[in-house]
Amino acid sequence: MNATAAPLVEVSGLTKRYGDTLAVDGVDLTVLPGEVYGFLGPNGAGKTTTLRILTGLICPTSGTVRVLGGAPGQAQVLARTGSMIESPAFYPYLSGLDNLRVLAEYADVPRPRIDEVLALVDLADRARDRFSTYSLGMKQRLGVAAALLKDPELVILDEPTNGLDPAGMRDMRRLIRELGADGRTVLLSSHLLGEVQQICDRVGIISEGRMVAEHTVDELRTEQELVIRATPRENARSLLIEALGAAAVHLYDETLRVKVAPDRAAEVNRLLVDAGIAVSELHSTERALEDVFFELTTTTDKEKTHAG
Ligand SMILES: Nc1ncnc2c1ncn2[C@@H]1O[C@H](COP(=O)(O)OP(=O)(O)OP(=O)(O)O)[C@@H](O)[C@H]1O
Repeated sequence: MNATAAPLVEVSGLTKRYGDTLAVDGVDLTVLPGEVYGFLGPNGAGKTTTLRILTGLICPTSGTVRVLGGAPGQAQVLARTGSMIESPAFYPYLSGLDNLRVLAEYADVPRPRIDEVLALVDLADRARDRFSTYSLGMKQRLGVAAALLKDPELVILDEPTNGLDPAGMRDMRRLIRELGADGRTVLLSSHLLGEVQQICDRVGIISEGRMVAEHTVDELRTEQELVIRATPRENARSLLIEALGAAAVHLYDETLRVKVAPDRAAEVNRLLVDAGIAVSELHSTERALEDVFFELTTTTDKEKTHAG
């Protein structure tokens, strides 16, 4: 990722209204060159609407949007962008290869590039089979192959793992990571926290049309905790509070959770054992993105309640 270079995607104050529904409500979003950016939110949060605007499929109600330095939908922007928005449409009676040939012809893409993208998405062996015989995972991978035909700088993928079985998800995630490692900029949407955690550099969290946070994945889960099972628990708790402060110690599901760096685990263990406390479990854990998401979205709800 290149934090100093101009962003490839710059969105500011974006809104989209469908009748009474405010699908996107003042979204700000920046995607930097070379990063894999995850646009994370539950169903109906406004992800697809935003991505449709970025690819020029629909117009925003208000706000400014720059993609690769131009307006979405401009010919020179489209030429440098590859996208898969919702399920890709292909001719069912044609092979994967022939479907790509049709698209390549239309986009003026040289033939050898078709073989390259088929290899990239691991479909070379099945390229001559009819599209209708493909598994959902293969259909999605062909969608990504189509998005890559023009060798785009920016790849926009809407819920690329949606509906896939675990193996299909794993293949798709690996493919996206490879695209990122190759220096390509990827913007993808997902409703799966674990997924963005695995494949993205940064994540923007959207809830009810509003961006609630934009962070690196690491920033979102930097806080680490020790999980401790000890008897007698109350004695352990008092001792830890005395040593580390009340704010660092809390009870959760019969275990004590202690906010200290993992390299202090041995020291904490010794403290308890020396006081005659039996420690049956002690390990470090990272705060799950689920918790962070819950915290961020409930804060927003509270703010909204106060504002209203
Ligand atoms: N063409 C449309 N006409 C009317 N309402 C729409 C339209 N498209 C989307 N919406 C509404 O806008 C809101 C945001 O939808 P959007 O599809 O962008 O969310 P999403 O985060 O992509 O969710 P999903 O993963 O379910 O597609 C929803 O309330 C949806 O019902």
